[in-house]
Amino acid sequence: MIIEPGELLAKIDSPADLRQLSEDQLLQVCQELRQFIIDNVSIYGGHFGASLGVVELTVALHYVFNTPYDQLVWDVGHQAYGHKILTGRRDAFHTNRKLNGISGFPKRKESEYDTFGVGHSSTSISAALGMAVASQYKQELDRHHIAVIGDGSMTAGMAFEALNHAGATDADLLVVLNDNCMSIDPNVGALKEYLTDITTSRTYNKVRDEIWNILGKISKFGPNAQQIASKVESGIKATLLKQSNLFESLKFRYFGPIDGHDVHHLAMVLNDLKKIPGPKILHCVTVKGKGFALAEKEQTKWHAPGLFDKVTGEIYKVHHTTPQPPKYQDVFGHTLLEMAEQNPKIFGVTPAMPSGSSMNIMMKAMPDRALDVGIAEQHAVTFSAGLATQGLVPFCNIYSSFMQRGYDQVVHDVCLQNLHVVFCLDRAGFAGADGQTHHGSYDIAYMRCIPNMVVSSPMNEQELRNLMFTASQDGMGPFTIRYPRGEGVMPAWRTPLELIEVGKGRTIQEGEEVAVLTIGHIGNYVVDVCKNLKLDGLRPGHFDMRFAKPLDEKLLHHIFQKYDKVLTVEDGCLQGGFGSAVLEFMADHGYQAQVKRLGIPDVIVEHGSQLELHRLCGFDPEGIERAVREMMDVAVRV
Ligand SMILES: Cc1ncc(C[n+]2csc(CCOP(=O)(O)OP(=O)(O)O)c2C)c(N)n1
Ligand SMILES: CC(=O)[C@@H](O)[C@H](O)COP(=O)(O)O
Ligand SMILES: [Mg+2]
Repeated sequence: MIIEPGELLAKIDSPADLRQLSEDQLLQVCQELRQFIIDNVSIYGGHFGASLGVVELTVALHYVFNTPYDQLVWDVGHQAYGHKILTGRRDAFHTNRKLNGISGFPKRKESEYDTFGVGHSSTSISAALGMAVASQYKQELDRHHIAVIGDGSMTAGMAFEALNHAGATDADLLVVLNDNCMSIDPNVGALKEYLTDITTSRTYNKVRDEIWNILGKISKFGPNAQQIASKVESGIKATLLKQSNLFESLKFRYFGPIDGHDVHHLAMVLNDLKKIPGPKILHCVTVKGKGFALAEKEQTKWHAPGLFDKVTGEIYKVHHTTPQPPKYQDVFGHTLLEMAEQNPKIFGVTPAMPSGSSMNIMMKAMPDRALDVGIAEQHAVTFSAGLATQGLVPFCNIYSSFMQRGYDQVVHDVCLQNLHVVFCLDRAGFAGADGQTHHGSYDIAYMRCIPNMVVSSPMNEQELRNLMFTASQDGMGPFTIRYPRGEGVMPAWRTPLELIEVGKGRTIQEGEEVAVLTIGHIGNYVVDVCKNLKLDGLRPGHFDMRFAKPLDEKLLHHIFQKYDKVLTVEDGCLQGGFGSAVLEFMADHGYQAQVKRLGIPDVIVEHGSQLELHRLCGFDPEGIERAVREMMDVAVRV
């Protein structure tokens, strides 16, 4: 079903069309845009609250600035649906996040209005500054550069690195801080307190508009007058705010806070800011989920709610008559709490993903021992290392793709010092609809090359619990446990906690001719494949290796001695991954066998459902069965 846009929105094929409208019509554009997002996301899914919260900002930015010549960079990009709809993708919006459809995040190859590919947070200020400095170099002095960043994304080190750099330049950079007091979960940290302090300082707010008016008038008298005005403004701000202004201290001109839902005021302010040179920040206060009452009320739930009834607000759930397997993240969350109740050394650390990782289970029960440190993966890793130096056992849970940001910390702060930090990498393998920025493709490769690191992956809930239990034992060092987005396979998952010998694989079935070696949840596909093959009297061996490092060498010797053909299957990159480790073992020990590896090839894989992407890469059940049959030289059944 294609959603019909409202009357004005239907005529906006690009921001140039928007700019033809009178300012009086902007309110209607905002209403129609908001409705179009609600209509589409309710039936096609995707991120929700964040885009609703920036409708007015999106309209005002494209109305005032000459995009795409003026360069607009969205941070994370989960809030950029309105931007996509106004920039030529209205009629394709129903394909959002679907296989071969448009991406859920800005992407350079999708549109000239998407100035920078995003998905991971806190990159916008750096990228926009790079563009601004390039414009200066190219003498494009009329070009504006705008980074729109949320208060959550502002908590990351990268954002501060960029502010620090930008403040020492005279680049034309406008940072729009979209402050809604939320990350996915409620935002955390001292910066949040600081922003609230500015937002609620009554005295400051009272005189703010007057300062603004004076500045507007003075700036007409040239650069010197501006300098004087700027000093006056800073002085007043510093005395009126409890602390001196953080952004002003970093040599940004700070404006705001203003109501980010007043499109007319926004347009006016942005127009004024266009005339002010150098780095400046506009602090906008918005409500995540604005315009959809339930989303305003329960902002975490409506960050990305899944499909829902837009009238009743009911979020659709599939109802089952039999018990279903839990999500891996929930097994993690409950198991961590269960272990922490027994072991006082255990701590939980999450960089801004309490709900997504289910760390919130322990945070609720033990608020002092499970901590959200903000969108700060690098800090989360080194903070965990610090805990470990004191004999604690931190479970640092980071989505596989976000862990890429903390890599030096894993090497330098954890592995070189052989510290006992347990990394639980959720969303390992294909993330699905979030696409290329979120796939957890590389972790086996990037973790297994570091000395001291153990790399493991459970095939089911019981293995996840046992690996967590094993990893928590005294005497362990750095330990990675990777598992995918979604459900496992065991409805009755609360099995007793048991130790697993580190580096020990598991024989699922012995067979003939072909040995299939799997790591992690993807092994369940092979279980199904083996059942299918059995119908034709075919019986490959199947081994759940569990560890990519250390490898189960005893089991591998057995496999290479018994089988001529080896198939490896992993939901991870082929370059340097689990299959590569098996090939290294084969070469190092002088075995000769026909080896085929299935996994994520050396290309960027876009968005789609996890199964669609497995199929695309040839390691869905059919692809695996085909590979086994080819290796056995047996025709594929039709
Ligand atoms: C490096 C990184 N870590 C974590 C995430 C997951 N994530 C996506 S949006 C988000 C919250 C962002 O908060 P904010 O910037 O304030 O935007 P809002 O959703 O409030 O509009 C988080 C934690 C991410 N995309 N990138
Ligand atoms: C934009 C972003 O990075 C998150 O919202 C991410 O989409 C969450 O992914 P999950 O839905 O897998 O928790
Ligand atoms: Mg926010």
